[in-house]
Amino acid sequence: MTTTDDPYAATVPWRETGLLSGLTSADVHVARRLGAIGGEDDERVLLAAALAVQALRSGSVCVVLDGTPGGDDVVRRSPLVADGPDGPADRPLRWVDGRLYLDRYWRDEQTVRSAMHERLARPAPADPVALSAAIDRLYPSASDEAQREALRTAATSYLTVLTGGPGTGKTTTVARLVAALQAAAGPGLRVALAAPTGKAAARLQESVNTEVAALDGVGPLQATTIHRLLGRPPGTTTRFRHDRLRRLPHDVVVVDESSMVSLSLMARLVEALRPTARLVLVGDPDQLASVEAGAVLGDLVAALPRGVVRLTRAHRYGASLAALAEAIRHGDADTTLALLRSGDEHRSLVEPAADRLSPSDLVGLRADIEASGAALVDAARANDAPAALRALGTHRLLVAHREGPFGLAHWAATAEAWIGSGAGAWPVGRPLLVTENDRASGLYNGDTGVVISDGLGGVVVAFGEPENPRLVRPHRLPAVQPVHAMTVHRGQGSQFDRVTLLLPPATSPLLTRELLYTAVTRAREKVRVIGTEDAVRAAVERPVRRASGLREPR
Ligand SMILES: Nc1ncnc2c1ncn2[C@@H]1O[C@H](COP(=O)(O)OP(=O)(O)OP(=O)(O)O)[C@@H](O)[C@H]1O
Repeated sequence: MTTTDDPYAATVPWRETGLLSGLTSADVHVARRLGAIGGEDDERVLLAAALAVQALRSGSVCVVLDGTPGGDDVVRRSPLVADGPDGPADRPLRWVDGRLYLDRYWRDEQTVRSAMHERLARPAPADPVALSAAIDRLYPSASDEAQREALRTAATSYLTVLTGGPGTGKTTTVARLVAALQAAAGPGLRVALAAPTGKAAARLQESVNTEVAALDGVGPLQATTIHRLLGRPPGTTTRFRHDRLRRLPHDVVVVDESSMVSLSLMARLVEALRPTARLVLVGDPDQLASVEAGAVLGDLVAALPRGVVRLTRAHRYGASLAALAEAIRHGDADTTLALLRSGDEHRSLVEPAADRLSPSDLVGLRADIEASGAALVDAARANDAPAALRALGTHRLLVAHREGPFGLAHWAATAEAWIGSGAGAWPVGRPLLVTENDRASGLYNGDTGVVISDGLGGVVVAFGEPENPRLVRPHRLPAVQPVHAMTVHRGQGSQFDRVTLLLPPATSPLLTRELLYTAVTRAREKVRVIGTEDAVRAAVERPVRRASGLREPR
């Protein structure tokens, strides 16, 4: 059976008339099953239920139902629906202030909401004299007040949300924050560093340890994924080893790249923390949110009365790119276009005449891909892993879609054709993307590497940082694929000297402010956007608003 024959395929419209027509069959199917089990056949309630399921697929935690044909009272009185926070606990759906949830998500939201408020309600004990002394020692020049404030907040609060754009010093601050907490708490402080993906955890560990190596009294720290921190007992898929009954032993838990953490995972994490553990959430809320439902970091930044520290001074980021990122962040399409068109060496806009690209639109992109491809092959042939890994970071083509004329498959093939694929199964100079986590080789989904000559007639694949390459034989690799281009989602958490972003037409639903911001902030030196004015405007002017109740009072 092909996907399109599958009557429950999410993309196939259910052949329905009446209120449920127009929704996808998977959503309608779930709603009809809920109705059959719960004894509800009112189409207006089933429509509301289908909308709640559909909302989850687009990243929202609930659906806001003001004015939809479901009708408030009909939905609230349904045997499928718990009405209000105090409604029965055994219904599949819950209605709270015009928002309709699948009940499980409402419970997760309540868990996160109450955990965060409880954390802020109690001051954390900190010796003020030891703390100030530690901060003065870590920041002798008093130059970055926001970073100092982050240390004070982490010491005196059980919840700290540390945000900022790229290069504003979030990782540096995490390292100093751990040092300050250790200085104030004395030895034996149990610190966990975690991130939503293995790749982000590896990056966090590396940067924090580089930083702590320069500080007195802090040993090397391990970072892990949130899933691994919570622990999965063998053979289970739904429960974690650490939960509200078997709490994590740590005194401090720092989570990096928190914008990628879903509501459900955040709920499991906060449940598993001891009330006296300090939680530090680090991330950039303007980036693309988690693949699963929720935008917890953004919601917390908007809703919390205190505990949030935003770093704004870019230390490793040109003013030119920072201005562009700010214009996008503020939703200012005119300034974004003006900055992109201004002809500065750090930013450019290639504007195709229509939604079809002509060869002249691709001259610069092709030159960059050919140059980085040639540098990869030269370094790879010379068995020079550091140079090959540097070449891998010089340029990256980012796209929004997977399929179609603006999609990953087409552009990866185009780039490969421009470079010319080498001979054999493992052509020397080929850039590779790891697509699964693999403990044995220590490689993570999202890691990138280059096939290089081993100098003895064979090949190895180089991974990691240029200063510290890791070499893996091809037969030891987990699943990999060539990486001549990447989706913006994939690029999250990585940076490149130059980035080319290929925008789809303005009508694409994937064009959002977060997509553009995330792509632009992947560039260290230069960003080139290929897209029409309409596409740029559509992106800047369309922030993703994932519906949730975390910003609301209850
Ligand atoms: N207070 C400071 N004074 C001077 N340099 C700083 C300061 N804080 C950070 N830096 C430098 O700025 C650079 C970026 O810092 P860092 O990697 O911590 O930022 P980040 O926000 O974690 O970036 P990213 O989001 O890209 O991971 C580093 O080279 C760091 O040494």
